[in-house]
Amino acid sequence: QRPFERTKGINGLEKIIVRDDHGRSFEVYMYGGQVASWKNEKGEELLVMSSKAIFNPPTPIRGGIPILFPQYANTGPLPSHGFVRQRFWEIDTNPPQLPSNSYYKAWVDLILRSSQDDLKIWPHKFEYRLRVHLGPEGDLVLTSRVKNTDVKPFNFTMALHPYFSVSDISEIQVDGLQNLDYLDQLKKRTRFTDHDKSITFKSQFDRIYLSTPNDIRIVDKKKQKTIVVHKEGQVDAVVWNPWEKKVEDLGTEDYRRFVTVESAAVEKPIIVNPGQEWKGILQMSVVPSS
Ligand SMILES: O=P(O)(O)OC[C@H]1O[C@H](O)[C@H](O)[C@@H](O)[C@@H]1O
Repeated sequence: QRPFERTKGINGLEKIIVRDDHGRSFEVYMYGGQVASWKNEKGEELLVMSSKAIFNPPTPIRGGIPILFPQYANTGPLPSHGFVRQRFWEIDTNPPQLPSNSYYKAWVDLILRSSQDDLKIWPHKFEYRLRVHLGPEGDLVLTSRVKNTDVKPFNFTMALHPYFSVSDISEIQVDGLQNLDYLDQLKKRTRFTDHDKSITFKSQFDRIYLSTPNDIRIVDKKKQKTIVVHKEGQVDAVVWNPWEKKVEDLGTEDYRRFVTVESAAVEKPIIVNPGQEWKGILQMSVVPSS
C-alpha cells in the first residue's frame, strides 16, 4: 500500500491525503469519514466544497461526499440523514480482504463502530467499513461494508452524497434516469414517472429516482466532460440542486457549481442479519465528451 498522509485540515480537524503515482489524489476527513477533495492528474478539483462550509463538529460538512446513514433524510425517527456524518471515524488497521485486493494502489480504510451514545438513538450495534481508493484511470471508488454486530436483524436507509463539480448547473444534463419512477421531495415525496429525455436544471430540484440502472451520467458540454456515476448495492438515486433555496452554510452562488447524484437505498430499506454484512459500491469517473 502507498503510505497515506495523516495531517490537520481546516480548524485542526484530522484528514487523510492519498496520492497515486500519476499525481491524482483525494482527501478524507476523519470527521464524518467524509471525502473532501478528489483531484485528477492535472490537479483539477472534481468535487465541490461549499464556500461557507462549517468545519466545526457537530455541524455536518457541506461538500465533498457526506455519508448518510442509517437513515436517509427525515424518512424515520432519527435526525435527518442519520448520524455517521457527525461522528469521528478511525483508520481500519485490519480490514477484511475485498475480492479485488491486488488492484488497489492508492487507498485508505476507515471504520466507524456504533458507540454507547449511538445505541441510545439507534439500538443496533454495527461496524461501517469504508474503503476509499483511486482506480487505475483515476476514478474514485467508495466501498461501503456494513456489518451487523448485534444479535437481531436491523434495517437502514442510506445515501452517499457527492457534490460533483460542474461548469454551470444550467448547462448540464443528467442521463440514465428516463422513464423511471421518482419521489418528488418538493411535493411531499409524491410519486411520478419521468418522461423527459434527460434531466436539466432551471430551478430547485430534489428527486429520489427508484430502482435505477447502475450507471448515471452527468454530461457537461461546456467542460466537454461526462461524469459517470456507477453504483452497486444501492438501487435508488437522488438528484439534488437547491437553486435559490436558502441553505445556511452554502454561498449564494455555490449552487451554480455543483449537482449531487447520490447512490441511495431509500424506498426499500436494506436488511442485515446478525453477523452478516451488506456491501455497496460507488464508483465515479470523469471521461471526455464532445
Ligand atoms: O442539508 P442537508 O441535511 O445536508 O441535506 C442536503 C440535501 O440532501 C439530499 O440531497 C436531499 O435530497 C435534499 O432534500 C437535502 O436538502
